[in-house]
Amino acid sequence: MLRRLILSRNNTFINCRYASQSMVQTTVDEKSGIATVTMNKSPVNSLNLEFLDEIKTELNKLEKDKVKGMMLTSGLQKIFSAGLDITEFYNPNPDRLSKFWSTLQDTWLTLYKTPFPTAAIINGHSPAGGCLFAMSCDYRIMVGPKYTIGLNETKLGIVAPKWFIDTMVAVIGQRKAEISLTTGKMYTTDEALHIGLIDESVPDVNTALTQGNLFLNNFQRISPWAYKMTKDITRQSTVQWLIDNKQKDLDFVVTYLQSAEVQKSLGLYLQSLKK
Ligand SMILES: CCCCCCCCCCC/C=C/C(=O)SCCNC(=O)CCNC(=O)[C@H](O)C(C)(C)COP(=O)(O)OP(=O)(O)OC[C@H]1O[C@@H](n2cnc3c(N)ncnc32)[C@H](O)[C@@H]1OP(=O)(O)O
Repeated sequence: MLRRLILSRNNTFINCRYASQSMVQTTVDEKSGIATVTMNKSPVNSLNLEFLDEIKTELNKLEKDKVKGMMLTSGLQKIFSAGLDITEFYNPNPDRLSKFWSTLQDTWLTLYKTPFPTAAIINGHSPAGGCLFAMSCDYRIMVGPKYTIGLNETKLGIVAPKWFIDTMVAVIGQRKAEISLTTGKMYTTDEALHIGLIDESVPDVNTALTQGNLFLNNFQRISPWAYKMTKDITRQSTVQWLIDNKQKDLDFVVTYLQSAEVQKSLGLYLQSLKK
């Protein structure tokens, strides 16, 4: 791992951590202590085992470094994240599939429980797992109007796990989540703002980053302990369910994903993507 100081747009030094061939780049503004984590896995930031592992490792590092906040964004032109890498569960190797799913569980727990405030800068399409990661941040700013966001699992012929569903319910409420999930609806930026799936819609990435910094800087005036306790209490039931049911969730998903019916749906969906 290499480190270097670079000068930011507002002339403060940024501590930049990068590794060769890294899929995740992080800069930390030395003045504000706010980190920007950029997902950079071409072509669509699909979340495979290695990518998830890198994201989890990075979040743990930020916690250790006691950053004051984090913005999660994408380095790709028009995609925040295409969600889980479908090739991890189409014709899967069962051992790798287990490893993949438990890494997803752990990465999500790490992101959902961060002791520092987080903002998703959604600068591109954000289906399924991409939407899950955005919803797991404390605040969402989406660059409009061209992109879409939502949990579209039913469109793939699969079912979003309970903790995906609970995360969405926590953001938009039971009724809207039920409609969104059953229909697999992908919302435009305006629609997402209207139902509360995102908090702000902005015209460009620079404005999104400025607004993200503004949101995170609010917490300079809040006790970190009070922040963390409040977040833990608010998110407790969703987090605790997964902690208590990790193995059950894993066993179920591994079996379910390998069933002939699900494999057939996934094959057709992948084919449609290639077209
Ligand atoms: C009772 C309880 C039961 C619980 C059971 C649980 C079961 C498990 C649940 C699993 C939950 C799943 C969550 C997910 O996240 S699934 C992934 C969903 N994602 C999508 O549907 C997105 C699909 N992609 C797109 O819509 C577009 O690609 C996108 C808008 C993101 C970008 O469009 P663009 O035109 O720019 O790019 P292309 O479509 O040409 O794509 C480029 C190449 O990338 C490949 N691709 C795209 N998305 C994925 C993906 N998610 N995984 C793997 N590969 C992907 C695409 O095929 C192209 O490949 P080629 O270049 O080879 O053609």
